[in-house]
Amino acid sequence: MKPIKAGLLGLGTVGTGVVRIVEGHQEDLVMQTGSSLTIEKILVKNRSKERSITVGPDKLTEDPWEIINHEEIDVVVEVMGGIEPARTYILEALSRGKHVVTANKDLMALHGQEILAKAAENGCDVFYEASVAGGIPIIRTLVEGFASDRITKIMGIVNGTTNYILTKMSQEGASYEDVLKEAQELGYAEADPTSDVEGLDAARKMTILATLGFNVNVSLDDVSVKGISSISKEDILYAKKLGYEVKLLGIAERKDDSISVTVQPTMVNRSHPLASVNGVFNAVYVYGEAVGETMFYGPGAGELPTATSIVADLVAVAKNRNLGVSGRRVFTPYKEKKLRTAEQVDYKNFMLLHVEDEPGVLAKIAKVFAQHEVSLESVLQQPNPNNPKAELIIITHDANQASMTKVLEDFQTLDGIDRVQSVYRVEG
Ligand SMILES: NC(=O)C1=CN([C@@H]2O[C@H](COP(=O)(O)OP(=O)(O)OC[C@H]3O[C@@H](n4cnc5c(N)ncnc54)[C@H](OP(=O)(O)O)[C@@H]3O)[C@@H](O)[C@H]2O)C=CC1
Ligand SMILES: N[C@@H](CC=O)C(=O)O
Ligand code: NA
Repeated sequence: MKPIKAGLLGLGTVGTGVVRIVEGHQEDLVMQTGSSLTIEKILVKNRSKERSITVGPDKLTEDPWEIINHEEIDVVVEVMGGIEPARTYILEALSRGKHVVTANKDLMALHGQEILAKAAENGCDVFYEASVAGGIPIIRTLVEGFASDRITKIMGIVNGTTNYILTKMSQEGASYEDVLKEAQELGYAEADPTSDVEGLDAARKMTILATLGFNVNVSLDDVSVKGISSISKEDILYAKKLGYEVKLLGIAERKDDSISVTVQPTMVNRSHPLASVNGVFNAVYVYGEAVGETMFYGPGAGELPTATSIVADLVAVAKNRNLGVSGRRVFTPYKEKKLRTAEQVDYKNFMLLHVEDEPGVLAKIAKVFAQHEVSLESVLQQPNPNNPKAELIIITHDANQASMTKVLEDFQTLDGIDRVQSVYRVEG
């Protein structure tokens, strides 16, 4: 069979892993596809930068058109990141009949439909397994493995950087800033780590998962997002004491054909499998009406795990080309989008209040919950010798979030409440 020739856009953390795996696993790749896989050219910003792998100097280029216009390149692997110029390069490559493999969730979340349409127009494949949960083959699982089922819930720890930070804060009492720096040095964080810690990276990934899982065209604006930057060590300690772990959880749910997608710090009951997903590991929990509970676990970021997904996509491109079925993998979100806003969703809440330690306060608090029809699962007063106020921990039953907003509004002026320290969604 004809060899498959790839051009790489980017030679950073992920690009370097792709080169290593293509070189290291060549024999198996040939056996699986019937074609050898070669990397012809690699686009970088700076050719003279020192690299951790040896690449022939004639392979590196600073000119993207050397790859996009290259007559022999069959597939362009985009691992440079960002929206532009990556979007333009991908669209130009597709219009020249080149297949595309990308790790770019920013781009797929915002412009996925445009890119997939251009691919269909030109009979090309676009694969993006590495864009969600790095080394976990979750996209293939949703599109192929669950094709026979109706998915009702997807819960994901889909950002490695924040899970690494939360794990180190919980297990070692480490400071937020120190661990973020470590995650950046390990190559887990985005070029601008704000998108990791503020939940945007997870929101982009949840946009992709919800679109594929529910067959609905979910857009990034449909996702309600809160990151981890305001989580205190105290919150994490309280969670632990009560049997929970704090995780940045993406939750996509479908109820009566309307969907909601949220990303927020969540207290996960230690008995739930997502609670023990630590460090840079990711996990995606999928509930299907027929199959019930499933969970997929693995490294969510890092050089070789992410590159594994990219090279698996290259194998898919090679197999399709060799079988003459390129561009036939059609995915069209065929269901009408009916959204429930964050306010319309029901879930359990954890609340930590600092209150006056005097008779009648608890009764007033209970009355506010009752007025807004929020029922309580447990109330606990924690002694804290360093705090003159009483610390009250309340866990609600599933509560409508519009009602919870009203409860919080009333608490702002309620006599006896000093402050609401924190509120978290509770799962498991
Ligand atoms: N890191 C990870 O663990 C994961 C990353 N991803 C995604 O993979 C993609 C790549 O990430 P990562 O490898 O970490 O990124 P890096 O920042 O490590 O690497 C980016 C590479 O692209 C090159 N590059 C960037 N912009 C340009 C440009 N305008 N023109 C030419 N070359 C350019 C850089 O060149 P130079 O080397 O000269 O600076 C560098 O080689 C991103 O979309 C990211 O979100 C997905 C899953 C996991
Ligand atoms: N910055 C991302 C990289 C993978 O997508 C993460 O931390 O998960
Ligand atoms: Na993946």
